[in-house]
Amino acid sequence: MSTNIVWHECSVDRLERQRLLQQKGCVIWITGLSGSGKSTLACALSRALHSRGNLTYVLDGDNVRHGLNRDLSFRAEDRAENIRRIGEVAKLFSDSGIICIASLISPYRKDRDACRAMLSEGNFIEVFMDIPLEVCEERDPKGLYKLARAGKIRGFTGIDDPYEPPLNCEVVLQQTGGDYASPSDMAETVISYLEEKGYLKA
Ligand SMILES: Nc1ncnc2c1ncn2[C@@H]1O[C@H](COP(=O)(O)OS(=O)(=O)O)[C@@H](OP(=O)(O)O)[C@H]1O
Ligand SMILES: Nc1ncnc2c1ncn2[C@@H]1O[C@H](COP(=O)(O)OP(=O)(O)O)[C@@H](O)[C@H]1O
Repeated sequence: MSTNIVWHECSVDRLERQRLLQQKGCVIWITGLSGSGKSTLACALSRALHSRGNLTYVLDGDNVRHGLNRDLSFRAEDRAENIRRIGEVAKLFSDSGIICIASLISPYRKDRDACRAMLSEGNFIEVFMDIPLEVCEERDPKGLYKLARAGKIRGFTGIDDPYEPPLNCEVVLQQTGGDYASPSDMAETVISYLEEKGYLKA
C-alpha cells in the first residue's frame, strides 16, 4: 500500500489536450465471449476513427497479457486484476484525450462496473458483443473451444467458466435479421453513438 503520497496537479489539463486533439477522451469497453469478434471490432473501429482524424488506442486483452499482465492466469482473481489494470490504463489514455478501445472478455459484471466507476459519468461506453456461444464455438479461430471441450483447457469462458452479460450497457451488437452485421457496420454503429454523444469534437 502506498502511504504519504500527495496528488500533483499539472497546468496542462484534460480540456487543453482535448482541444488540441479536437475530440473527447473516453473508454470504449468491448466485452463478450472468446470468438465473439471483440478484437476485430476494436481494430475496425480504430481504423474508421483514425480515417476520420480521431486519435485512438486499442488495449486488447490477449496483447496486454503478453506484457503488463503476463503474470496473470485465468482464475477469477487474476481475471479481476487483469480487468482492473486495463481499466486503470484505459483511464489514463482517456485522460490524455485519446479514445481508448479496450477489448477483453471481462466476464464478471462486478469487475466491469468497477472500471466504469473509475471514470466520470458518460466516459465509459460498454459495448456488448451479444453473439451466442454456438456461433463463437463454430468460429473457434484459435482452436481453443475444441481444446476446452476435450478437457485440455480448464476454466474456459462459456464452457466451464462463467460469462455475465451486461444488464445495462450503452451499445449491444447482435444478429439483425438472419445474419451478423459486418465488422465495419458494427464500427459504424459505435461511431454513430460517439457522434450523438459529442465525443468526436472538442
Ligand atoms: N481459460 C480461458 N478462458 C478464456 N480465454 C482464454 C482462456 N485461456 C486462454 N484464453 C485466451 O485469452 C484471451 C482472453 O484474455 P482476456 O484478457 O480478454 O480475458 S479476461 O478478460 O481476463 O477474462 C482469449 O482471447 P479472445 O479469443 O480474443 O477473447 C483466449 O484466446
Ligand atoms: N462481425 C463479424 N461477422 C462475422 N465474423 C466475424 C465478425 N467479427 C469477427 N469475426 C470472425 O470471428 C472470429 C473471432 O473474431 P475475434 O475478433 O478474434 O474475436 P475475439 O477477439 O472476441 O476472440 C474471427 O475468425 C473473425 O474473423
